[in-house]
Amino acid sequence: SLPNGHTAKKLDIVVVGGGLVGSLEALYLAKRGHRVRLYEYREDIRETPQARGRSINLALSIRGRRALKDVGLEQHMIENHGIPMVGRMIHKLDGTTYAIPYDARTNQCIYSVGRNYLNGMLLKESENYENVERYFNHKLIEANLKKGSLTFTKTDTKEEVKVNADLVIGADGAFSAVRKAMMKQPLFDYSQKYIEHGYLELCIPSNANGGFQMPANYLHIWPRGTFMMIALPNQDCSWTVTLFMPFTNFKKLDSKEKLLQFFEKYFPDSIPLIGKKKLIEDFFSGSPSPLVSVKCRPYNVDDKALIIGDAAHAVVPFYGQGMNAGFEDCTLLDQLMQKYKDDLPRVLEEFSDTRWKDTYAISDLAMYNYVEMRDLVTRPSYRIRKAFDDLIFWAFPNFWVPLYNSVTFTTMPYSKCVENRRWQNKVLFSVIVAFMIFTMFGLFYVRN
Ligand SMILES: Cc1cc2nc3c(=O)[nH]c(=O)nc-3n(C[C@H](O)[C@H](O)[C@H](O)COP(=O)(O)OP(=O)(O)OC[C@H]3O[C@@H](n4cnc5c(N)ncnc54)[C@H](O)[C@@H]3O)c2cc1C
Ligand SMILES: COc1ccc2c(c1)CN(c1nc(C(=O)N(C)c3cc(Cl)c(F)cc3C(=O)O)c(Cl)s1)C2
Repeated sequence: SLPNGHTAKKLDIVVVGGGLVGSLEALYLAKRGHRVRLYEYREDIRETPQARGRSINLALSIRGRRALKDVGLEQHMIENHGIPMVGRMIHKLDGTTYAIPYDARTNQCIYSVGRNYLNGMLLKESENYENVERYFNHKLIEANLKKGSLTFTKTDTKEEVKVNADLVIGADGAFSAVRKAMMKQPLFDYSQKYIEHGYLELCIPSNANGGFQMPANYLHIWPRGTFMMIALPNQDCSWTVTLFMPFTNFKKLDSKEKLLQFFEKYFPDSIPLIGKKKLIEDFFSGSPSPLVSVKCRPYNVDDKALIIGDAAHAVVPFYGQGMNAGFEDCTLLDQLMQKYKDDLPRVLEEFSDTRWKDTYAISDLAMYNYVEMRDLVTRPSYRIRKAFDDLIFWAFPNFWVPLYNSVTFTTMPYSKCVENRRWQNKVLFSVIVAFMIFTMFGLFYVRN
């Protein structure tokens, strides 16, 4: 085998899906010297004009940064593109705002990055490897995973293309065709859940002299109980605003007047920022998109196929971890390939056996947040708990890492983050009970 621990055996790998996770995975595999063919349904996003103001963005945190670092792109993304968000900026109904820092102790932050920019960067980087070939406008329609044989149709000419590979990696998103083929395998567990909320993207444009209209280094939230709005900053000083609301509520807003009344009532401070005309245009030009949560396992078929990213674990976005979790899949897969020298049967089996506990955990955490977060940040109990968490975290930083910090600012396995939280809840509960008993005895003693 080669000095750097790579096997002499070079694999012929097909990655289905050239989105964020598929294009990152292609880089990891290329660095290991394998032959990679990346097939993407859509056209090359670097050639499509960026729809103005529709630059959809995402929160990049430590797990995703670690993967970008492995492929040499972290510094570029952090220094040239990502916008640091040091905390949440909560917008109250009366239009006043207050900030809650992510980590007052060490000033850690997360970054807002443009989805298409990041995807384009990953695809561009793959052009530095002559062992990566990119095929756009190719839709996977048939897969015999046991044999590693795939059939694509070219979306422009409709012709069929047959492809064979030693390994097929499905990074084709929440509605994955590779996962669909996997579902025919015996002992394949699968569940999905559409939540009652949909989401719609709006845009807060930059101001007259091209600057930000709101404090730039924050993730802005308008928590309103059963619905909420969230805004992340873009490089062009605009904001991508995402309104999360039950589909039934969206349906009720079926006229300009009703829409404006709704925003006057619930998001008054956002109207001058978005602009009434743009609000009406953007709101009625699209329709709310659904949000699905997918859990499944195992992620492999023998040593022939593997699914990663949203194809393996689509989560609701209420933790900002979907892409970070998919990027973490790629990091862990690479560590296993290094550990077992690309011996696929062992790599894929251990990936499936170990990864599902963590993806199920983050899926449950995101779903819990969905239920809690819309008003969690406004609830006194949340803020008391957070103050308590931050106090103990400050006092014993290596002993008590609050849940949000461990998920977002450490690479602790998601399942371990949840385990910690359970243990912390027990400790907190017993401290409160002890405190109450102590107070009762104290009062009783004083009275007599
Ligand atoms: C509203 C919202 C907000 C979010 N915010 C965040 C955030 O702040 N932070 C975060 O980390 N994550 C966030 N996410 C999650 C994140 O968008 C996903 O986790 C991430 O895009 C998953 O990447 P992926 O490559 O696995 O799948 P996708 O990005 O869906 O890419 C799949 C690719 O496969 C292609 N494809 C699909 N089917 C086929 C086929 N049959 N043949 C060929 N190609 C195919 C698609 O064209 C696509 O390019 C958010 C998601 C939503 C919906
Ligand atoms: C582009 O569309 C979207 C949609 C949702 C999200 C993101 C981008 C990015 N998101 C992040 N969430 C956390 C987090 O840990 N929690 C608990 C939060 C959860 C919610 Cl729902 C929220 F509104 C704030 C926080 C917060 O803490 O700021 C981060 Cl840290 S980043 C959610």
